[in-house]
Amino acid sequence: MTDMIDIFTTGGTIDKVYFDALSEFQIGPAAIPDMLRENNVHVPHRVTQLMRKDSLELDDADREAIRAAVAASDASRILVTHGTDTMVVTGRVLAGIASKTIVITGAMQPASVRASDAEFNVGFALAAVQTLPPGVYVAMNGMIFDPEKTVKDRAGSRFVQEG
Ligand SMILES: NC(=O)C[C@H](N)C(=O)O
Repeated sequence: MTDMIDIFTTGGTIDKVYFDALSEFQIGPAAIPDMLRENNVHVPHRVTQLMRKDSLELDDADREAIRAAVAASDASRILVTHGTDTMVVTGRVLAGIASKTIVITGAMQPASVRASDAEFNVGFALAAVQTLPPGVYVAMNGMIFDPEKTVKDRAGSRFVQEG
């Protein structure tokens, strides 16, 4: 239960912050370090920001870079924060990395806004990564999904298991 958790951040809405002068949201520094500190989380972990991209902009090379970072980690428990639109695609690319529990999470609303699901999802994913057996999982909105059989339901702001 006290294994080191390697956390990789890739961007997505969870890390978006509002730039008033630009009247738009852009991806800022990873939200997770402040979140864990403010919530008094003392689970051994380290955070690496791999990229700052909306997941709609991630290409094959980005996904290979995420896979390489996860595969190279000496930790057996890996948490990836990621945009929701393509987290199942990245989940499929991460399949087959042996002996690691890999949990991907994100948020429908930026961690920087009040009515965000970010803290709930990160807390849930942190529990999932410490308890699930090796494999790749999407942990969102209180549910664990198999990326191979899951789609994002945009209209419903949720993930849905297929089949
Ligand atoms: N909620 C989100 O994260 C959606 C965003 N377009 C992304 O996939 O990066």
